[in-house]
Amino acid sequence: MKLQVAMDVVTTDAALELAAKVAPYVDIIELGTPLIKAEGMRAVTAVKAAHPDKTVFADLKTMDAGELEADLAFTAGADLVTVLGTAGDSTIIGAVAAATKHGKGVVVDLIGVADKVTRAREVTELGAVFVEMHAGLDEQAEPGFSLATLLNQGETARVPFSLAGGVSVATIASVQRAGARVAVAGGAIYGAEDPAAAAAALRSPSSDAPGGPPSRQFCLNAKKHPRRKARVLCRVERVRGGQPSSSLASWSTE
Ligand SMILES: O=C(CO)[C@H](O)[C@H](O)COP(=O)(O)O
Repeated sequence: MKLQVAMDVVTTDAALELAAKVAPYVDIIELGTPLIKAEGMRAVTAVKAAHPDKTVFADLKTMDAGELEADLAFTAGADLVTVLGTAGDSTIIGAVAAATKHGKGVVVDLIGVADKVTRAREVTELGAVFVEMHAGLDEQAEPGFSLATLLNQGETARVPFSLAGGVSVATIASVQRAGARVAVAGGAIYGAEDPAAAAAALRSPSSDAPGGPPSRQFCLNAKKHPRRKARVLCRVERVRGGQPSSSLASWSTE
């Protein structure tokens, strides 16, 4: 499982400062929607220039003009952009077209989607690299909010997903057990007194970090997996106590 820091700060300087502290512990650096609204695509370019080895994620939350907005962010240096799951299929298809042109990817954010399982499957068919099972900051503040529903929806959908909704040290193990490809943490990192230490603590010992448990890889060719033509798919299974943990398995192109 990869770790994504969500930088919900509002200046490029603050983002660069935070990214410099946490980069050694994260795989994906997200420019939060407020940052992009405040600073524009220049912030994306600045973060990618400072961290060319990291996946830079522009949380555009696009609702319309999918191809145009995604193209702007990819041209600025983003590797992944978000489109809302509540957007029409044509918006998602447009963003995917821009991603294909740039050799990048689209993540569909399911914030506010009532039936996340069904929409997750639909947008994966449209070409999303993964979906984000997401409870936003306002939803997290509502009485009775619990991450459990999101975890269950991720597990049930059986498509690649990230999970965001106030992920913390207390909950990250459950995110991994649910089979998330990426755990997203914002407030737990940028709100900590020591963001680097907070990111290091979230970097689970069983994640992709060196020192994690042993793994074994299985590959299927296109003949054995006819729905995914012309691609070789591989799955890495982490081995715990001599037994592969299937809930940690994820498919990816080799
Ligand atoms: O996209 C977002 C809000 O819409 C946040 O970046 C996302 O929810 C992660 O932050 P946190 O871990 O604080 O929930």
